[in-house]
Amino acid sequence: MIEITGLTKRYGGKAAVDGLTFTVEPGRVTGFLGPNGAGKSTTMRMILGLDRPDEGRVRVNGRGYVTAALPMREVGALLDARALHGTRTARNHLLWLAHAGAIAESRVDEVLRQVGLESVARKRAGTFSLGMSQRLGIAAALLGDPRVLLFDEPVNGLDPEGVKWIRELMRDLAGEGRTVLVSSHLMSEMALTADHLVVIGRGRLIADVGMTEFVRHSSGVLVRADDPERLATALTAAGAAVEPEPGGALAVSGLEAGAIGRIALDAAIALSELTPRRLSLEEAYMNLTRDSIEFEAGAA
Ligand SMILES: Nc1ncnc2c1ncn2[C@@H]1O[C@H](COP(=O)(O)OP(=O)(O)OP(=O)(O)O)[C@@H](O)[C@H]1O
Repeated sequence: MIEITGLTKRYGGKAAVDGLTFTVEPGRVTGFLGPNGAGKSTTMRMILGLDRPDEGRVRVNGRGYVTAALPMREVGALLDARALHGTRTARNHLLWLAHAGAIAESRVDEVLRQVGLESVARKRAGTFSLGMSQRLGIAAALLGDPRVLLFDEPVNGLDPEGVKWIRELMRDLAGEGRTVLVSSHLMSEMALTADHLVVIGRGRLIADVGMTEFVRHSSGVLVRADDPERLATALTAAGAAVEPEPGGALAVSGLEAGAIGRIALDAAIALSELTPRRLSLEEAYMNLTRDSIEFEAGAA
């Protein structure tokens, strides 16, 4: 489990991470989403003790990661797949890490097999494609058989087969009861992988929500009524979320069209439109993060 409380990191005068609080539970894949520059990598570096928070704290399995006696057995991480000595072979790179982390050499061949790099184990890592480097980075993360795993944008540069492989690996790792946090700036990637979503923008928490709930909230009903204000009050009282739309319509989520129709009937409000609509997950995510996009293409 990873517990993050009031985490803040400033560079110059600017907060890259701003009062973040959330928990990453074991046994499920948690997608860590946010637009470019949202603060995902900075948060991951602080979880690993590679950056020091200005405020707040991180606890991994109940304690500060930097205080762990054998950190590679506690947490495995893929931050930057290219961050390795290109002149070492894949196997020697992992052997070197195993020695540094007091991990049995036999694990090296096990993880090479697990990530499908056995046949190139004696090739120099510097000659690897990005996809192969990602696999080697994942092998390094798995080396200590840790209970907690962090992957920063692991599918960048992978072909569809590699993407599918990573997705299945993460699901398997979570299925074994491990804590898995994986960052991405694309909702489409997370839709098939994550059980839970933590969404941030400009360093702040935007949503901490189960995937099923996120999907439920991304669908809604468009309603036009002769008395939208009174209908909005009645629907809100029934537990729906109601947002005004341009032209006097209401966007309603949390209630099915049939239930909305009955509430309108009971309140003697005439409806001129009742249209169920379903946003794609990508659209729902864009709506959530619209206000926190740092760099946006100007309108043509
Ligand atoms: N070492 C640093 N020095 C100064 N600013 C930094 C440093 N590291 C990160 N930042 C700034 O902090 C903010 C958050 O960056 P971070 O890399 O954590 O975002 P991210 O969500 O991982 O983005 P991306 O998806 O682009 O990798 C950005 O505005 C970035 O420019």
